[in-house]
Amino acid sequence: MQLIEDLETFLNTRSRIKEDIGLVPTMGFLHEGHKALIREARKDCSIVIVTIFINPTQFAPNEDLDTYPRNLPGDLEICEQLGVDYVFAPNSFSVLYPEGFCTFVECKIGLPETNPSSEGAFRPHFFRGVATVVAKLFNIVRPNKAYFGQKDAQQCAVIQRMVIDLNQNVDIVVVPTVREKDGLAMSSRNAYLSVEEREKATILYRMLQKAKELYTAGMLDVNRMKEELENLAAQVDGFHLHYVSICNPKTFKEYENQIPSCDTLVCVAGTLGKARLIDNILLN
Ligand SMILES: Nc1ncnc2c1ncn2[C@@H]1O[C@H](COP(=O)(O)OP(=O)(O)OP(=O)(O)O)[C@@H](O)[C@H]1O
Ligand SMILES: CC(C)(CO)[C@@H](O)C(=O)[O-]
Ligand code: BAL
Repeated sequence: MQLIEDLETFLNTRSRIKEDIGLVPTMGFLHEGHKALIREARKDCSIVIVTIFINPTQFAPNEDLDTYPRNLPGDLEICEQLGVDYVFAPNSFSVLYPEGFCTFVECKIGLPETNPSSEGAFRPHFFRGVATVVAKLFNIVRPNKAYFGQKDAQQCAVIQRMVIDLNQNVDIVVVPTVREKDGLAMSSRNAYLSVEEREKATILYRMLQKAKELYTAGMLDVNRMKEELENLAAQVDGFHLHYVSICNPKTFKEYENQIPSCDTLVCVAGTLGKARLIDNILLN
């Protein structure tokens, strides 16, 4: 496995690769969720490239860019064990954002106009940063396939739309969410949780299970379902619910009245202490 930290070396190396490439973009601090993405890529592709880059353009000034968990030596060990061929981990922000950088990619999926309770609405800067850096990584790496986690459902929808709209020749593979035994979705930011908060963090999964239960019992009223889930969240001291959204998994447009018979995604997000957590479930 080779670690590459600058653009010139990466581009030189890339120009010599003729086999098919699977790309796994990450922000590091790798866990079982990331490992599932890497394993899928390893199964499908001759060459696996993992990128590790904490992308500043997707963080708002009040967010955790400076404190985001990091562990490059640990990440390299995991990549080595999983048979990754190259890790591209730019050693400064300027590798991807040189002075004068001012071109961004903006996708309109799930912006507040169509979904006032979504990641796009709560983190208005976010998908512009994500789409921009992923487009850059696609241009630099030129992968055949790229792997993303279902945990970040709206991110998957944005990237799937972006490759269509910008004619990027990359197959997007969405990998199911990997969970802890008690249902909590694995996430680098789980590292922020205290022991007490960690116990409470199952609330997101419990809300999603409740949604499934209510739907199976015949509840089709969007607002009643939201209310039930919000009531459950309110029982957990210290959990600040940001939203419950019941929407289309591709367009992220919110359903307003009735849950349709297919294409229904329930997304939840909230904070516990310093950790902002998200999760989702497909109802039908
Ligand atoms: N539990 C998980 N199951 C499957 N994929 C995951 C999981 N957690 C993260 N991923 C995916 O791994 C990729 C890299 O994500 P990232 O490095 O931001 O980790 P993260 O755990 O999502 O971090 P954060 O705590 O910032 O949300 C993304 O495509 C993301 O969806
Ligand atoms: C896709 C990504 C690596 C872009 O920075 C990031 O948003 C993530 O880790 O999910
Ligand atoms: N996995 C999403 C990255 C972020 O929240 O910034």
